[in-house]
Amino acid sequence: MDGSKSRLPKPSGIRLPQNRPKPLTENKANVLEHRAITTASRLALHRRSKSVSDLRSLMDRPRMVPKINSILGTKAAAAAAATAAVKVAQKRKVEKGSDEVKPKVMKHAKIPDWDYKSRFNQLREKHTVLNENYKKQLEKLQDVEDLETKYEEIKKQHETLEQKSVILSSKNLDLTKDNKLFKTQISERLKKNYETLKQNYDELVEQERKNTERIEKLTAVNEALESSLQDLTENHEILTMKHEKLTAEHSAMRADYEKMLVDNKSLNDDLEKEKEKCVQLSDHVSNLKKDVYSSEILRRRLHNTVQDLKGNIRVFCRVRPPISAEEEERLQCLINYIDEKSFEIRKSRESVSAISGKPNDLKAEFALDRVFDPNSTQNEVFEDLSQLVQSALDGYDICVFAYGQTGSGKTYTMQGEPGDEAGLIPRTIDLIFNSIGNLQRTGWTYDVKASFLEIYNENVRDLLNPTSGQNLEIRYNEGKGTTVTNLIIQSITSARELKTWMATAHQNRAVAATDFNEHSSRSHAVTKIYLQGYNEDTNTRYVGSINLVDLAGSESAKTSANERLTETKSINKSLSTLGSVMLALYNKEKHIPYRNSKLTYLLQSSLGGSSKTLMVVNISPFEDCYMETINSLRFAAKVKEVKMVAKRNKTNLPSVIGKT
Ligand SMILES: Nc1ncnc2c1ncn2[C@@H]1O[C@H](COP(=O)(O)OP(=O)(O)OP(=O)(O)O)[C@@H](O)[C@H]1O
Repeated sequence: MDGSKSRLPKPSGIRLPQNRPKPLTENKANVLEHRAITTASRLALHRRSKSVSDLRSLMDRPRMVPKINSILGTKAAAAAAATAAVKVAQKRKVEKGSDEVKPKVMKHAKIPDWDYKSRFNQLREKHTVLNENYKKQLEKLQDVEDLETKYEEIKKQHETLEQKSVILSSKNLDLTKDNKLFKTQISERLKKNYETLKQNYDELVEQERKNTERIEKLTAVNEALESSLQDLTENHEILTMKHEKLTAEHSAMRADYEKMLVDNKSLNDDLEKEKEKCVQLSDHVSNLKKDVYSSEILRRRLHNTVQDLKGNIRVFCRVRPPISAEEEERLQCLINYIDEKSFEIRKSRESVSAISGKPNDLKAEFALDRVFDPNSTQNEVFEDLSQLVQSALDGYDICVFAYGQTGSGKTYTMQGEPGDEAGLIPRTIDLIFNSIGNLQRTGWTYDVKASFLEIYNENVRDLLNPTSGQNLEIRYNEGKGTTVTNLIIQSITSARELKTWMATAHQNRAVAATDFNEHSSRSHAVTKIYLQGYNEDTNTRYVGSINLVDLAGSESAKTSANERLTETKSINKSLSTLGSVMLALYNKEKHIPYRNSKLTYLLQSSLGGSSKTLMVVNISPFEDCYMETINSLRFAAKVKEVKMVAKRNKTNLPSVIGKT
């Protein structure tokens, strides 16, 4: 609805008075109207000149209404007149615009003035006609009045509608604003909803993609599961069959079990009896153990007495065989093995002295503790040492030297080769762990450790840690014996482990040297095994050790090349000091020159009175080695003469392992 107020058209030609009279009742109005018309008629009659048509024309003009009013003298008359005028005007208007038939007034022949009666009748007819017209007009007027009322009502309705329109306009404005706001909000909300929906849509698309992938995977899994289900079904069938078989077996076993229960009962009875016997036997065993222990003590004592009787420094000689066709070609000394301990050695041909012209006496005879000819096996050489290994387990310090010129077989004797050719060191290791196993049965437990070092050019090097660069110093302490600072002393639990460490040491010795054969023949290699035994039953502890020394070649400086002179001097120094020490011990001198070389200082405990020493002097059989052979044998003979009294390191207190 637009804002312009629509107005209803007012009836044209009607001018309503400003102060409208109060509405009259119908009867009163009729009376008044009738009176007005009558008055008007009278007036017309009175003036004579005025006809009804004049009155009509008078009334037709609204401005004449007040005049009529004044004539009538009452407001009611005026109102009636006005109403009549309005009705007339309306009638005229209607007459103008329509073909409505006007009430017909009878036209009469002119009546003479004196004929009042006719005139009266005529007038009465006219009056009757007019009265009818009047009534009709009244009806029409009533209609008009009704129209007015309707107009008022419509106007009121119009105003009400206008007010409503205004309210509605304002509401419309508010609603427009609200609508705009609502539109904006809705738009934003829709936008947000759209974005959310879009996001949801994207997520759903992504979800769908993932779901598709999952479905594909699940389909694959499902297929795999179906196939495994098939397998499982087959397995299940097999298992069911097995289960049935096992159930049958179980039943059979149950029957056996029942039977065994019965047997078990009788066995339990037997067991009780056996237990009683066991207790008796246990007592017997503990008595036997005591006997074994005392026998063990006796055995050890006897064993070591025998060893003492054999001499605490034993010297063996081993002659190596030629090992190649080339060596077979070389001239060999003639060796006459007189018995197990003595032999003669001479050059193959007699030479004549250039000075005296007499034949040189190139024959020499030596008596040592044992002589091994070239056919002797590694096991035969080890046999005697094995007795000393037992002594080491009984708490003695043992020292084994391999002495001899380069190539005479020292390393072969000490290390040997794998298998039957194994030398003294691997055989010693095996024997130690076998003996430990046997001794465990009589209540002994042993703690075994090992160290590996070499002395080269009067420097000590740890073969388990050759690149450490740490200074290894030899220290001697009267109570603890000899120790080497920073030396690795490795704990060992088995023969195999000890051999592995030995191989590592050998490898490290080889890696450090540019020419291993040269290097090994010019350095002393010392393998030391530390043994600590403990018997819990008797609270007895023994601490022993075995030094296994592969000495450098003993050839003299005269036979060495010039460039090797320094090395040879170092070697000679240690070996000649070894000789001096042996001589001093032989002469029972007060001062023994152990400190004159690293080797003798290191082996002080072993060379001194408290150790059992075995020296294997290796000699080459070749004639060109004769002089070196004789020197070695002379040194061996001197050593053999040294007498020592070995002491056992027995203690009931924990001992310090690691002393050298
Ligand atoms: N009794 C033996 N039976 C068989 N072969 C031996 C025997 N003794 C030594 N040999 C062999 O002789 C060679 C030299 O021996 P070996 O290397 O042990 O001498 P070495 O005295 O240790 O020498 P070096 O001082 O240079 O170390 C080696 O090939 C070794 O296998």
